Amino acid sequence: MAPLDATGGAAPAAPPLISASGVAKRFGGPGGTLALDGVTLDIRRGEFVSLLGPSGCGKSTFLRCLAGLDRPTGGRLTLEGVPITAPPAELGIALQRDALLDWLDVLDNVLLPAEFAGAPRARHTARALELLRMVGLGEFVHAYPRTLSGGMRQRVAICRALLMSPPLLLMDEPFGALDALTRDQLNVDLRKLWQANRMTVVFVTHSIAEALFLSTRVVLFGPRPGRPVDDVTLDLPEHRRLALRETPEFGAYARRFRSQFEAMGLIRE
Ligand SMILES: Nc1ncnc2c1ncn2[C@@H]1O[C@H](COP(=O)(O)OP(=O)(O)OP(=O)(O)O)[C@@H](O)[C@H]1O
Repeated sequence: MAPLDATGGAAPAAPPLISASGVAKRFGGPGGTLALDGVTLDIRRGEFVSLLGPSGCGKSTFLRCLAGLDRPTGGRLTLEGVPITAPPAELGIALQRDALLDWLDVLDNVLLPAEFAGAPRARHTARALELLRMVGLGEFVHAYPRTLSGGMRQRVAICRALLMSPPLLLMDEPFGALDALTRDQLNVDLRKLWQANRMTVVFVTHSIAEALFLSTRVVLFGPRPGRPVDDVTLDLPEHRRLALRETPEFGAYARRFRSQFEAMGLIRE
């Protein structure tokens, strides 16, 4: 039931932060590759939404459109009701390649967004150190990227993306290149960071387990041209430990998505 406001009427639902309506993207002009078609999706503030789907279904393309790095060729895509035509001012972004600058130490890499914003670094140093501590890099603040493992580098990239407390964080397979153990650890770290900061996250992944562990909601895209074919708000505990993956509730969600991958012919046994 909708909550009642002070006058006893139904309180209006908060407008979505992101709204996609019939979004399409065709590369290469008429006759070119239709990557997305008919993407209709609202994302509310504070949600952690994973976009799950087969390779080539347009997940990254949709994320790039959200980031203002690419433009839809059809439909309407808005942030706070305004069409996205350029990268939003307050956006955090993390990609599969961490793009750290090798000549800066860990702390300076994390402080880069402050530098770009022309903000005094002293004002952001405490937050940078706190983020690094939260992801277990408190002793590596003066290390250089070349001396770090892939997982450590990716943690630095995530801290950098979060430095300015962006209300929106877009992540495209940020852990795709990592070994399974490191990926588990980063899932735990990212979930903690989300709980502490409550930013809106849109996270692209191929991994059902990763999507379920991290998210408040999972949107499944079908094969190209991609569009949502399932959309589930998860009823899972707020505080998540890796053992959650062994619970019946988690298993039931995982089966739901796996069977849809099977129905798409993407898993054969
Ligand atoms: N710049 C581009 N020019 C032409 N075609 C493109 C371009 N970018 C993506 N595509 C095509 O659009 C489709 C969707 O690609 P996209 O990278 O968005 O998929 P994805 O779901 O993120 O895949 P993956 O999970 O493998 O990264 C693919 O067929 C791809 O070849």
